[in-house]
Amino acid sequence: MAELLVILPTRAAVLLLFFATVSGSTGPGSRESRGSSRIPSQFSEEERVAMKEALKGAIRIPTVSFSHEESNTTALAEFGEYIRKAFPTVFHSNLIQHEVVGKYSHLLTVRGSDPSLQPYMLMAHFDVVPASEEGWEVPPFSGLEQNGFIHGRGALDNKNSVMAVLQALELLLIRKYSPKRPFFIALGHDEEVSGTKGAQQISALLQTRGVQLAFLVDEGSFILEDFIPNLKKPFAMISVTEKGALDLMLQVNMTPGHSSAPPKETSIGILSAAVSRLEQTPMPNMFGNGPLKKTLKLLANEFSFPTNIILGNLWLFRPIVSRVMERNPITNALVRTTTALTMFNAGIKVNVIPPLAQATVNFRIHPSQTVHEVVELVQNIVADDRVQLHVLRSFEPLPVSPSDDQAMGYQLLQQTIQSVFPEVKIIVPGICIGNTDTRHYVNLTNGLYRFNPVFLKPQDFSSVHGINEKISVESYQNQVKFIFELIQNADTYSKPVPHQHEL
Ligand SMILES: CCCCCCCC/C=C\CCCCCCCC(=O)N[C@@H](CCCCN)C(=O)O
Ligand SMILES: [Zn+2]
Ligand SMILES: [Zn+2]
Repeated sequence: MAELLVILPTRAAVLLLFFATVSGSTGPGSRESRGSSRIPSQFSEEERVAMKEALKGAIRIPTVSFSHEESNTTALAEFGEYIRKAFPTVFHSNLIQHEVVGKYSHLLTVRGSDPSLQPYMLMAHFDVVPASEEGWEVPPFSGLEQNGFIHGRGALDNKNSVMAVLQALELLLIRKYSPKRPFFIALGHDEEVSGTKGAQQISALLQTRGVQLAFLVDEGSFILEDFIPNLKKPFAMISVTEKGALDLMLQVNMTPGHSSAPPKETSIGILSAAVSRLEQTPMPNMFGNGPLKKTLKLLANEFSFPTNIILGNLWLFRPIVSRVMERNPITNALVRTTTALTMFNAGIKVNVIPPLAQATVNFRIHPSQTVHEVVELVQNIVADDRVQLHVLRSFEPLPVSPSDDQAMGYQLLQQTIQSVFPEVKIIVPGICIGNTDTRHYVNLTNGLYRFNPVFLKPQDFSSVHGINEKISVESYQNQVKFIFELIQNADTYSKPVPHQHEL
């Protein structure tokens, strides 16, 4: 009886439900919440062609970030001109204020008719990592369409998002859409080299204006397919946190001399042994901490026996699961701070004992660790005073954003995934193993979500920063549709009625 009482709604809850239903705002998932003025996400053939052509044009502009000091600034400026021409309605709308920040990044402020609604932000970046033509099926900056795919650097990371956001807004404005909820669009020009000139400046500007965001959505995760053996169904992973990072330079100095009478150890030998120890001694497995437990719990039901039982009972099977996850580089990255030896420089001439050897190691820090803890672990593993450690760059893992049924950003993404991709039945919170510009916005919101509404297979993941990056025309059009729906869903969101747990 007591149990029955718990699930019976209180009078107050019944009243709440009633008013919510008659006023047409029962929560994000309901039909009623959509209101009568909703604009259907249907696009003409002409519009579909225009969409893909606009993306191809964007890919053709080589907006490469080479390093913190060097980027193709001519291309970055050209990109600014390009989006103004490609989306004339957006850039001429009196609902929208457009500002160029940090010389090349773009901030669009979209006015809402109900200023009592807290704004949100859609983010993306249009700089790309370098790409030489070697190994590519088509030149990386050609934007060529072949077999239904648009090829080129930035097709997935992340010109697709820049163009999809602007394209969706353009199409909405053409249909006389006027948002209720204000929002921002932030398009960064230096994400690939840290975002300090773009995203960080935009964030500072918004902070001086006293802006607080309900949530933001950036790149960083996808609808994943074939990432987990025996899980054939695709699942959408909305990343609610992001690993930290540490670039550590290890250096050994020795007195140079003639190679005909070498010392017992050279700077190269000492440094090689140190970095080898680092590679051979993985950072501790942190499985069991952070949002991964929830991810696996939600995924558990999708597996057949015995995997469902194992994943559903991590209190018992944690050691097995954590060991299995270590075996694959991607799942390994989810359970620990990773150690990647990425640069090694030493030696000046074949017959000279090298005075200096330097190596750079890129650590991606698990959300349950700190930069300081990782530096201490490195010192203990290297355990050689001749090896100096220099922190080149570092930042802590990002806070975990809410993914419960009161988390507006998460709920809106979930609702929009369900309506645009009805075949995707599984939606889970996750950890972003790469870094995004979201870290520059932690002072503006606790709702930081990373999600690209695009299907991704392991081979597509390898193309990001690799070769033959591409997106299917259909995927891109669905991405536009997704943003088109998301913007409208944000207008009609109201908090779901909380579950009643006690009378
Ligand atoms: C049990 C679940 C299995 C989940 C598998 C996860 C698969 C991972 C899929 C997608 C992750 C994509 C991450 C893409 C975001 C990366 C963006 C990026 O490249 N950022 C750069 C920023 C560099 C900033 C300068 N330091 C980076 O991280 O290097
Ligand atoms: Zn990116
Ligand atoms: Zn990238």
